Amino acid sequence: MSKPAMQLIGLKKTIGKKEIIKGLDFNIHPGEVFGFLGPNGAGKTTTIRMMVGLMKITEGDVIIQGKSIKTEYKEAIKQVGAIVENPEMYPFMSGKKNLQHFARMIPGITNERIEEVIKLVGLEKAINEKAGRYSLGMRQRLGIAQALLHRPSILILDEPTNGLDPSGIREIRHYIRNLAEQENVAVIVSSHLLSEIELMCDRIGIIKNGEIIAINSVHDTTQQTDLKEVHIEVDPVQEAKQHLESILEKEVKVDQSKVIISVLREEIPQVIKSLVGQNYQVYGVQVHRSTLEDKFLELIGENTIE
Ligand SMILES: Nc1ncnc2c1ncn2[C@@H]1O[C@H](COP(=O)(O)OP(=O)(O)OP(=O)(O)O)[C@@H](O)[C@H]1O
Repeated sequence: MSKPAMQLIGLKKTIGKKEIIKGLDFNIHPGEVFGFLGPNGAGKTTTIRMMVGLMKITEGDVIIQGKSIKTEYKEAIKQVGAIVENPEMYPFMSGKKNLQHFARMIPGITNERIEEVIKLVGLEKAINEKAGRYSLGMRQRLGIAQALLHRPSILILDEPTNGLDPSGIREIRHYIRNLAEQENVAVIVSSHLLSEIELMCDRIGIIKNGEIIAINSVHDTTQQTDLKEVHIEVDPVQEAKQHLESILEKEVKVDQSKVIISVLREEIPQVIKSLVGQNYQVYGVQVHRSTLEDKFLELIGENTIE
């Protein structure tokens, strides 16, 4: 596996007596989109602020391309592009003028690089319009272009989908995936809504109360979402449970007069046939989709995350 673009090592933050971040350890790799997911107040912004040197680290470290943000700040931060608060824009200037303005503050940014970042975020058509006329999604993309000017190897976006409509989210998703794939940039996106980031991420780390409680590869978990939760009203229910456990070779739950199983869609007819074949009385079958969202809610142990 490639050398990590960023490493979090026992990262902690204490404010007053409160331990807000309780020791985070994980790596992010070049070309990967990493989702940092958690309910409001979980500690995402605090972690991101430490990653980019905006907040002092209480204990542990953040290593960016081998350089410590604590002891080699200048070298480390060169590798980072970030939008932590709303991107600063001059509304009366065109998108391009905004980029040129920011480029002047960074040594060595050429006009070619400006054109390149405009293409990377798909703003070619609108780049000469005033930024004040941009939609929220376009403003976000201009912010990303700005963060990419100095060719960072890691891009950190705090809640980039916040407030965007579905088409805005789709566009951001498309350009973020492009960046990771074409430029080999490692991207970290934070969010409190799984549905907004699951399609753009390779892995998702779930944070709750300042701790990582799970890191899932989205590709694996998406396969699991093909599993359906099936509720079957059947009599006698306890015997049916035992029968299903023996054929499915896994535990089957019972809820009053129903058994609840988790199977692939194509397995459902077999299961029903088997029950009927064994003379169980089947009164009804309901199929529920088990989504990653359910899994997320289960993991964070709440019914609602907003
Ligand atoms: N300066 C501070 N002093 C005391 N507590 C703080 C301070 N900053 C943040 N916190 C607390 O730390 C916890 C984590 O906050 P943080 O903003 O990092 O969460 P978050 O996951 O980014 O949530 P959100 O999406 O709401 O910003 C919260 O409980 C918050 O109240």
